[in-house]
Amino acid sequence: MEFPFDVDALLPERITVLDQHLRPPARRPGTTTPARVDLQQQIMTIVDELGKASAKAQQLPAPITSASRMQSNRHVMYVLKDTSARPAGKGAIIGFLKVGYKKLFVLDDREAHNEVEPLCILDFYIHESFQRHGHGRELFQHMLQKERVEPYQLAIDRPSQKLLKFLNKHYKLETTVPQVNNFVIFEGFFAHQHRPPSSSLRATRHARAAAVDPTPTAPARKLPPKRAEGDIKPYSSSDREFLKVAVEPPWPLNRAPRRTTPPAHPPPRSSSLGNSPERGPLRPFVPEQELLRSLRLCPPHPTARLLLTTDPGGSPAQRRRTSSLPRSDESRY
Ligand SMILES: CC(=O)SCCNC(=O)CCNC(=O)[C@H](O)C(C)(C)COP(=O)(O)OP(=O)(O)OC[C@H]1O[C@@H](n2cnc3c(N)ncnc32)[C@H](O)[C@@H]1OP(=O)(O)O
Repeated sequence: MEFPFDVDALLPERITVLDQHLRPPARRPGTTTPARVDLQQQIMTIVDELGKASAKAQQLPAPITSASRMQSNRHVMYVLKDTSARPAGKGAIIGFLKVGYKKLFVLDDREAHNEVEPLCILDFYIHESFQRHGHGRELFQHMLQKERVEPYQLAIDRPSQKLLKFLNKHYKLETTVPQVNNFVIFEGFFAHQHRPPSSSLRATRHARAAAVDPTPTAPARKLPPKRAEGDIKPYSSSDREFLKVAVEPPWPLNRAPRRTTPPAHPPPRSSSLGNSPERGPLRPFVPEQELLRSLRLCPPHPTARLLLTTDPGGSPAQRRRTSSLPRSDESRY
């Protein structure tokens, strides 16, 4: 992925780690330094463009990674650049991996609920022209080392088939522990403890907690006693949850089509079983006929009534549509 600015100078390392501050890394000595605000704008452009490309590759209705979402969450993005592109131009970006700690309720193999806070794989993308060349693995390995976490300790937010194959090939992750949310966890998740590294996302919080409680952080701990209402957080919410809102049109467009017979295929289960969950829009749009029927239930706005009386034919497109309606329906206007 190329950009109209010098990516190579902006990101001196092959892999750059970005957090919510989206700070431009220190530049190589000798390189001219534009205003810091311009550099941050360039970082934001890269994050936005990567997010869009990833959403397109996963057929998501909207990006789940953007500069603004990075700034409002405590996520970390590992960005891989193409070091071979330098002589030809301004460098290029190969892909990225976004991770973050999330509080989740997960089921163990006895179907007991466990409150955990694992590192989650939230978004992962390698540019189409670079896929299956080992770049995904390079990025993933770097993240594992930096976060000091083992692959089986991770929770994956709605993995694609490609990612499931990737995890199976490189890390032998195959057997999943079935869940009722969108996260996938693998066998071994509950068997090992994970202490985050001092430089990781949770470092400060963990250090503070360790001073009080010397027991090591476990990836899974049993549910605590019931807490006060105010304490309860929306656990297990996938980073992709907001897409539901993004695709939901306002009333009456959000009315699901009435069905007389059950659908030929049941809707995909929003579970964490081994099969890849549906990644398209979560609710179908109403068909045009249904929409028109809904709109006709509303009394027309005075201006619309005026237009209808002064222009009996309407536009050619309108004429085409209304002429297909049954006469009785048309007469209601
Ligand atoms: C939580 C989430 O982020 S889910 C979304 C994951 N992202 C996507 O699906 C976006 C599109 N895909 C991609 O960007 C990439 O394919 C990634 C990130 C999944 C993997 O990156 P790559 O650089 O291709 O991986 P890398 O080269 O290290 O490993 C290749 C292995 O990944 C898996 N893989 C990669 N592409 C494919 C594919 N098109 N079909 C099936 N398996 C694939 C295979 O196991 C492959 O091994 P193989 O070529 O021997 O079959």
